Amino acid sequence: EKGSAPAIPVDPRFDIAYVTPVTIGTPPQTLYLDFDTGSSDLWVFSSHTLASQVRGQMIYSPEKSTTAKLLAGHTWSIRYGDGSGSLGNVYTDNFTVGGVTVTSQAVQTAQQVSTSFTSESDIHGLVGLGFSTLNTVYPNGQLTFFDNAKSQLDSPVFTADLKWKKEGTYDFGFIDETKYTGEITYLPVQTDPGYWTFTSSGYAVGDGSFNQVSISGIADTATSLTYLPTAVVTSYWRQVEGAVNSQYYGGYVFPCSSKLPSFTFGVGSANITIPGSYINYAQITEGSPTCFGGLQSSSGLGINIWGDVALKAAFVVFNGGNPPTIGWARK
Ligand SMILES: CC[C@H](C)[C@H](NC(=O)[C@@H](NC[C@H](O)[C@@H](N)CC(C)C)C(C)C)C(=O)N[C@@H](Cc1ccccc1)C(=O)OC
Repeated sequence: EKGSAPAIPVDPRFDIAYVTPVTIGTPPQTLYLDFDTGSSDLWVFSSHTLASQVRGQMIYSPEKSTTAKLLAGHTWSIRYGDGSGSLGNVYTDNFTVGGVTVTSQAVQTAQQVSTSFTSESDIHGLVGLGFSTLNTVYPNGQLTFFDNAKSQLDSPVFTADLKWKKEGTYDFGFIDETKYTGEITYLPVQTDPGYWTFTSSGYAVGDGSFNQVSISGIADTATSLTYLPTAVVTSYWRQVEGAVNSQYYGGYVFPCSSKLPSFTFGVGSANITIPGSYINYAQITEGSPTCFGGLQSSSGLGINIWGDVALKAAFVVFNGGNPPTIGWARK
């Protein structure tokens, strides 16, 4: 079995996130969810979510699904690195994405969500694609959609082909050779504590020399920007006239008229180049001549994150085989 589903940018002006249509229950209820390799909970806005915290999102109503079953006595509560979070109850129900159906997927219904989720009406929940060890359901952790679907997929993989301000795809169970150029370079994955953690072999700024340095970080499809060590980020923004690390804006800002250098990162003996245009993330406010950078320091996070700004420059294979590996190809 294999499937393919679109990854639709939430805001055409800048790629805050990407959502993918899924159906849950019988008869099928359609929601648009944010597929997140940086966490492992599948949670949705629901008929249980506090009305004051719902603002236009589509919701899942288990009481309208003949195949929904309450997972009695189970709750969940999650906190993300950006400080956002949500919590609630758990059902199992039929879950389909791109034609791949899992019949008793744990679907976590939100009772409460934090303000950043309420304010993003185009994101109706998340599908965690990290390792199931990170799942927050208590007392028994639940499996991700990918872990449940793996045995029925032609190959135990999913791929991310995210695009800059355009619709990309998530594929399940197969690798589409038409989506990349050259070879895929596979790297080992550290699965503890449960992210897709890999080590990059270094970086270059623009057409500058390559700096051989190991950078351990996670591939996170639901983090908009890319957060790397301060030394790396400083050497990048030093090349941009007028760039400053603003306490006020919480990161590097620069004149929107700047022509940004590209950023190349090593994957084994190969490399991926992020075009400078991807690193011009957004104006700090509508119409401002000052823009916010898509490459920021990870020093406050305690973890390096290869988020959408990096992922959309590549074709990425999340191989759930034994052992798991992560594959990178140019496109
Ligand atoms: C189970 C919790 C999941 C796995 C959570 N994952 C994350 O926060 C990772 N992914 C973050 C998500 O991709 C987030 N950007 C989704 C959007 C829609 C809110 C970060 C680290 C890149 C996490 O690690 N939370 C930390 C909190 C944290 C993380 C990083 C820095 C600071 C604080 C925690 O609570 O771990 C138990």
